[in-house]
Amino acid sequence: MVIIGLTGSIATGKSTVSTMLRDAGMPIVDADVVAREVVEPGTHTLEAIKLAFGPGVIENGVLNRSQLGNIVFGNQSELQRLNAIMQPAIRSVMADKINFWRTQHVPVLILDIPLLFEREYDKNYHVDKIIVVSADPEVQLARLKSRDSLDERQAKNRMRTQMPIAEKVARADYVINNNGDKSQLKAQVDDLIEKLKDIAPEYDTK
Ligand SMILES: CC(C)(COP(=O)(O)OP(=O)(O)OC[C@H]1O[C@@H](n2cnc3c(N)ncnc32)[C@H](O)[C@@H]1O)[C@@H](O)C(=O)NCCC(=O)NCCS
Ligand SMILES: Nc1ncnc2c1ncn2[C@@H]1O[C@H](COP(=O)(O)OP(=O)(O)OP(=O)(O)O)[C@@H](O)[C@H]1O
Repeated sequence: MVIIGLTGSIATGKSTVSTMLRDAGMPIVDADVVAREVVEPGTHTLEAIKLAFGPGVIENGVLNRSQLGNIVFGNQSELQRLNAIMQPAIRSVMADKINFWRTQHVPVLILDIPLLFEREYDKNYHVDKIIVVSADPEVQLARLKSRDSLDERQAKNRMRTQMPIAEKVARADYVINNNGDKSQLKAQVDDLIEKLKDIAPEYDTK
């Protein structure tokens, strides 16, 4: 199984690319989805968050994500506190999902991980190649504000918590430039799929 890490910075377009790869028949393990699963009602991770940040971040047993986001993005020590609770849970579920796909003998698996470099998933998991979805910071800021209804300060605080996109691009095997429209993005993803067929020949026959 060829393992491809898909990353970028916040709102550069990873999920949009991973949806296109899924549509092309590739299984995806998405760390943002896992990060939601591990805080579902009744989980011990949610209980630990309640103990650390107070009952105000839970509403009717459900995590109030925007409230917790407002606490941690812009406050480094609170973010570290959240990371210390969540990262072990995310890692363990990610590993289970990767093992599941291994048992299915799929030729290629995409790991969509926003913090691939920051959390050193590239070193701790076997990742054969890395795709970075890049966008200029002003494009990224505009898309982030619009998608998550954030003001300038909230959006910039979120962007600051991640490694600059230029550093990620420097470490990529494949770079997708997402400054253009979605059809330009799709054309690049189609080209990339052709390249992936070279390193995962069995994928071609599926
Ligand atoms: C703080 C939370 C509740 C805010 O939820 P919200 O629905 O607003 O954002 P969402 O989870 O969709 O994340 C959006 C993006 O924010 C960025 N982001 C999320 N968590 C972090 C973090 N700890 N550090 C830096 N960037 C982060 C990522 O680019 C992610 O794609 C949530 O982001 C969270 O639980 N974060 C901790 C889990 C984590 O590390 N997730 C990243 C998986 S590698
Ligand atoms: N080429 C594009 N043109 C216009 N809008 C786009 C383009 N690519 C992505 N978007 C929009 O920008 C926003 C961010 O994209 P997306 O959610 O795919 O980013 P992401 O990198 O997965 O973000 P996150 O790190 O927060 O998970 C979304 O609203 C998406 O629909």
